[in-house]
Amino acid sequence: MKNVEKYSRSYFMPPVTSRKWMEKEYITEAPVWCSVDLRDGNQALVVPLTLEEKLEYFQLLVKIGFKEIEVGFPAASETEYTFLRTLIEQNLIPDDVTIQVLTQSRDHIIEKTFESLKGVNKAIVHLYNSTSLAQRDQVFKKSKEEIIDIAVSGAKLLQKYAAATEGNFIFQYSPESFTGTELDFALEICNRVLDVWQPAADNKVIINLPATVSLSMPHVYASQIEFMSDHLNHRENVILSIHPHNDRGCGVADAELAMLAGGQRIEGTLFGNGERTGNVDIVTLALNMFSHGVDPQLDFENTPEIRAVYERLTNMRVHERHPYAGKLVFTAFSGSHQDAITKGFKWREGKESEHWKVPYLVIDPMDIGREYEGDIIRINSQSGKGGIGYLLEQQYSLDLPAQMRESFGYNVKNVSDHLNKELMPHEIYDIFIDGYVNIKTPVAFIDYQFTKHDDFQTVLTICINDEVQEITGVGNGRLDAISNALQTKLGISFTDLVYKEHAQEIGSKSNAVSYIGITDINGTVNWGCGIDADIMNSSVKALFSAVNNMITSLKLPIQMDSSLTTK
Ligand SMILES: CC(=O)SCCNC(=O)CCNC(=O)[C@H](O)C(C)(C)COP(=O)(O)OP(=O)(O)OC[C@H]1O[C@@H](n2cnc3c(N)ncnc32)[C@H](O)[C@@H]1OP(=O)(O)O
Ligand SMILES: CC(C)C(=O)C(=O)O
Ligand SMILES: [Mg+2]
Repeated sequence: MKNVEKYSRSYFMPPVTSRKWMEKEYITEAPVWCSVDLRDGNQALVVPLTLEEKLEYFQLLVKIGFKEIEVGFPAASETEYTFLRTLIEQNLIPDDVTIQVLTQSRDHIIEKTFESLKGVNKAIVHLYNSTSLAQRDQVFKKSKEEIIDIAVSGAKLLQKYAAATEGNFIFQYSPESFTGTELDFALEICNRVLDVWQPAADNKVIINLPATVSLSMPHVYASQIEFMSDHLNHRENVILSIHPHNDRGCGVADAELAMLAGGQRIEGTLFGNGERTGNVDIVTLALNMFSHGVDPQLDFENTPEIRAVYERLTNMRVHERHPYAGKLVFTAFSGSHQDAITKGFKWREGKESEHWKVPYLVIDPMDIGREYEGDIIRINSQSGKGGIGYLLEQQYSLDLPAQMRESFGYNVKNVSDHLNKELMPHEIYDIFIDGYVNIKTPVAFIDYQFTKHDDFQTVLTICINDEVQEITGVGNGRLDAISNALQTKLGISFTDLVYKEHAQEIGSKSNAVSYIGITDINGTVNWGCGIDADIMNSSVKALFSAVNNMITSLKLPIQMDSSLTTK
């Protein structure tokens, strides 16, 4: 590409790296989750949330189970200020939830922040200033020591205003733009703030290391976090927090590796909303843990509802391919995937206590409020017999014989291919009913009678071209007698009867369903299905359907035997 020479890596590796995080295989327990939806998400919306919308969003976050929620930057705007006051004055903050507010390191802003917190029971006050080389040079035009002064003076101001305000306050410091900061400097500024705050076991402090702009691959961020975790003063009394953004599409990977590297707390948003490409997506992070059998301590058992509220309030859309929450992420269109999933479901029957291992489905969609119907198997021209058969079975209680599934599968595929569209379950059902069930042309079944001596003898009443006829046949069984009557009297021939039957329960109705396959003179199997309250009738109707399909596909002239009697 043109202009590539314009760019170079602008992050810093730690002076020493131990990469202990590489030895760890997975995350063993949930971090402390802090939602920053109401700040980061809100400040990045085209139209920021109204007071009422913020209240509804706050309640959603509480319901999901967040115990720490950043409610905004109260000194920044009237809405944010009023929102915080409303939460406090209307007593809307549950006892087990700590709210968090953000402030720059400036006296009047800190003062206003504490003013907005009056009457709060407990709050995290989050102080930040930018520390990166780029911001020091271009924005603040200050030396390292002057930047440290901003942080240290802010840290002292937090102590001063906290002492003068009733309530319990937890302090948090972020070296904003950490990922563009030399690591020894990031460490120094955090330690200088910690030395002011003197954290203790009963007064822990949060150090938050944001990937304000993500600049490196995730393993670099992990090494940066590990370096800080290993070298921070008062480490045992510091809660190490991480705050990834998604500029390189690595927000989740950054967070996961950073947790292995010592991160104990995550700041992020639902569905990764937030500035530019967004913050780290907490839904994905939490459900990634869940898929490893680790309880994320957040309730995403109804993701469709959470997604709906989120979309309505933010006016943003959760992408169809979004992990776990996207509309299409559990859906298999392609034949081999559908086949494997349906076999996986069958395999699990009776083994529900075993760990989830269904191919292609990372977790059981039902666990997060998704539905099998309409969510998992959808049919288009890429689909195969497995998925199509599965849909008929699940939604219409029609369990086709394996060979018939194949033939019907190709039939459905062709229809979808020619229409160039997805087929809904009811359309697939209609194709099945129209093509295979109780087919009456050219030969309609009307009635039968049997007598049994050594063999079965039948007198079969049929109708061809509006003419009702009686024909007779003999066979080992009833169906055999009917089959022989049709072949000898209509001048057609077929072999190898494939037969299957089952009961069909739909609502309060119960029917018998029979499937019959007959092989014609070219070796092709022709299929038919009969559905009737009576099992013998369903078998006979299935045979007539198969025979009719064979006559139609071979364009056979029906030769009436001279011995036919007209009724
Ligand atoms: C990565 C993040 O998400 S950071 C958080 C971003 N969120 C927000 O900024 C919330 C919305 N912000 C606002 O509404 C406004 O910025 C306010 C009300 C907070 C402050 O507004 P203003 O006083 O008009 O100033 P503004 O934000 O432009 O600040 C610029 C000045 O503050 C200084 N400054 C910026 N950030 C900080 C900081 N964290 N600590 C101390 N000083 C800071 C700048 O160096 C600049 O100084 P200068 O006047 O000497 O040039
Ligand atoms: C305020 C800080 C923590 C922030 O949001 C960021 O750096 O992304
Ligand atoms: Mg941020």
